[in-house]
Amino acid sequence: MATPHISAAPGDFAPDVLMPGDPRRAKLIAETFFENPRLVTEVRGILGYTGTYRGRPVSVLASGMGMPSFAIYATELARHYGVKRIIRVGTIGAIQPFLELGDVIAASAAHTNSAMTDGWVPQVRLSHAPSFDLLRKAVEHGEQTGKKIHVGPLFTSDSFYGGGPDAVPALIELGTLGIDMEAAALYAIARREGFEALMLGTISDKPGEEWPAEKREATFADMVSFALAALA
Ligand SMILES: O=P(O)(O)O[C@H]1O[C@H](CO)[C@@H](O)[C@H]1O
Ligand SMILES: O=c1cc[nH]c(=O)[nH]1
Repeated sequence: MATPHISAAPGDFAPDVLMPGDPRRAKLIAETFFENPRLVTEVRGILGYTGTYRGRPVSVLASGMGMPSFAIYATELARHYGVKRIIRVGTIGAIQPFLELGDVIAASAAHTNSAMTDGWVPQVRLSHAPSFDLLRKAVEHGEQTGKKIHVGPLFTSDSFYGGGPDAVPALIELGTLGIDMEAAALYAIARREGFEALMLGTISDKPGEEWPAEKREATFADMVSFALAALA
């Protein structure tokens, strides 16, 4: 049965789903990597496709931006469509100076200033961490192909434009690689709903340098190859 936010029929999604924020990146991923992609949902312009990759069923569904939007789609995929593994394929703002535009990151943890999971366990601040198996397979893909992947913590921010005390200097000091807006929700919802999760991202901007929207939409091949290898 369709959900309030997804019009796909039961069985329309594969157990493995890639999730970019941007609906047009979802379309490009399906058209570039999938065999026989078909559109399975487009409620609110949030595009979802299912096809195969090297014969295995796989889907892609956009999430929109921010933890609340991501959490809606990830929860509905798990509860209504039986999804077992989700890899977010996002863009990231680098905060460590050694990172370059286009570098691929796997988030070994996601710090956040969101209150989304406050109160899930009274008096406990939860750690938001990936599936070890998916992370290990992504790293192994880098070792086998020679493609670089940085592994470390991200900061999942509730805002794109700041608006409070600047946390970035202390986050840099603590070894945080970059900033996104959904990874902590992915990891938290995965633990609650019982699916495996990994956050992969491509660096789209760093202080003084940024990609335009078209480049952010289209530059994803390395990141998606890591994601598909982790799901193999
Ligand atoms: O490119 P996506 O996957 O949307 O990811 C990043 O880009 C958006 C902000 O521009 C946020 O969603 C952030 O997490
Ligand atoms: O959340 C994000 C994503 C990309 N770049 C940023 O600066 N922030």
